[in-house]
Amino acid sequence: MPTAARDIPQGNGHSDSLARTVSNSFGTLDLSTSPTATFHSPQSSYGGHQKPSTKQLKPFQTQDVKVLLLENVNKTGQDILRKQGYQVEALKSSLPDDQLIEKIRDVHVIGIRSKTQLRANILKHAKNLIVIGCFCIGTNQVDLQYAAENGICVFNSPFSNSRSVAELMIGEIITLARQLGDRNNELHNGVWNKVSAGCWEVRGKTLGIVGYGHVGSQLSVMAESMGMKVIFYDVVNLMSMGVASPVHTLEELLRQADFVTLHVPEIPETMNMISTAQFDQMKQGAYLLNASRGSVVDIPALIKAMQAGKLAGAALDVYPNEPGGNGEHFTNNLNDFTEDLRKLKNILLTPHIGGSTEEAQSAIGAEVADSLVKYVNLGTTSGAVNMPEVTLRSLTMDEPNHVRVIYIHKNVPGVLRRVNEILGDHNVDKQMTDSRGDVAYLMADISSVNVSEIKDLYQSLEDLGTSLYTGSSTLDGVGR
Ligand SMILES: NC(=O)C1=CN([C@@H]2O[C@H](COP(=O)(O)OP(=O)(O)OC[C@H]3O[C@@H](n4cnc5c(N)ncnc54)[C@H](O)[C@@H]3O)[C@@H](O)[C@H]2O)C=CC1
Ligand SMILES: O=C(O)C(=O)COP(=O)(O)O
Repeated sequence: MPTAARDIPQGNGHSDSLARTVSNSFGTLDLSTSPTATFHSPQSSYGGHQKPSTKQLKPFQTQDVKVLLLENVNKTGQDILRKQGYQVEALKSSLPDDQLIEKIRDVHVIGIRSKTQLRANILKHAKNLIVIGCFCIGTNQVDLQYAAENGICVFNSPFSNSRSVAELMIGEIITLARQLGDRNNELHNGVWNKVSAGCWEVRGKTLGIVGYGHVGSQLSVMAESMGMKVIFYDVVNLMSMGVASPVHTLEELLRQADFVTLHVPEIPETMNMISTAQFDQMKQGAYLLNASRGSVVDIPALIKAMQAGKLAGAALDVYPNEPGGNGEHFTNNLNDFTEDLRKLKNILLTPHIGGSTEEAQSAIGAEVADSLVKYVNLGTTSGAVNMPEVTLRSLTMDEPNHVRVIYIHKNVPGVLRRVNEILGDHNVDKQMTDSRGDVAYLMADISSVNVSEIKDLYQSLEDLGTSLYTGSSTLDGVGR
């Protein structure tokens, strides 16, 4: 594929057809038209990283945009992307690193879920990548900083599966309290075992929620409606739902709760946040539920607490290492404690299905795919998790000779002045810039630009060179 600057189409005919292509291809998005888009990353160095060569995206025809979707991204999302005319390859599983590296070399857009790890060792091969869509809530699987420093925008879906996770937790709380998993297994094996010892109502019991965000707060409301007393612990001060009470420390929560449920993100502070010391602080016969990330619980310590009878039950939906796709085995090959875990009584082991409902997956598919389309076609970063959020009213067919410039750059003094000196040769109709840490994002719509001048514009922006971050992208559009 030719570089951005070289591939600028000449003449009105092409621009007309381009504008129509993009305009007509917006399906679920209410965009009257869109600029043609050219993302482009000038060479520069950042923090010693090997800089990817110039990104080569030329969606003057949206058919040029290559999209790789992994981990069975919902059809709703796939359809939105296909409707744009993008080339979409959708796979049901994640990929081993070597295959991922091969595939990621070419694509402009990648969509993943919680399994695929996009760290610097993978992203450094992604020479054309401009955007990552996490079709899930968590973004811990992506090196967000590295992505930003390389001009790669990252989107997720912040709450579309929260309700599904919270409902699963309600189901599991009752299932654990009544030992339903064991009774169900026994009867499937032909064993009648009618017991009441160690089986409880949940009414009047205390639920301790660790992490009172989207999932935790939904769960709070539902648990109270079942007559549970809810306490929660969060590192930020949050409004209580219903009559739930905040506690000041994790230890306070662990000492009071009959059921402890974890809904924190995977960050350094939450790694193994529940380990031997925390199990010791829990009530005798309490239950632990984890649907956050596998690294949050020290699972060998959990196994010991279960074997010692300290805990009456547990539910795990997430594990430090998870299989790449359906049909793969859940054995000690993945985590060396797996066999011991599988032998425990009253433990619910689910294959990371907290967010796996038709409703959640369809909503996530639509939300993330829409974000990707708006970014690829318009440069809009609203909702991005690693970039400043920048948007402008989109160009319309009524605005001829306009170009949208997207310039992601190192947030250092003087860059904007120099960029505006370059843009100032034209009429800057509207402009927005914002920064997030070391990365700044500029969007400008300039008019009275001849198609033939765009190449020089790119070159001038690229020539700012060393003052830019590794990733610097421009998007320009010509609507005639
Ligand atoms: N099992 C599954 O399928 C799913 C798992 N998840 C996981 O659940 C996590 C939570 O999801 P949401 O509620 O949507 O996230 P959220 O971001 O809305 O809430 C997380 C809460 O945890 C709090 N927190 C952070 N560090 C903490 C700490 N050290 N101690 C106590 N609280 C802390 C935050 O302040 C925030 O209020 C996600 O990050 C994701 O990893 C999310 C959806 C589906
Ligand atoms: O949304 C999340 O963070 C989840 O953990 C769900 O992940 P999944 O889409 O099922 O791989």
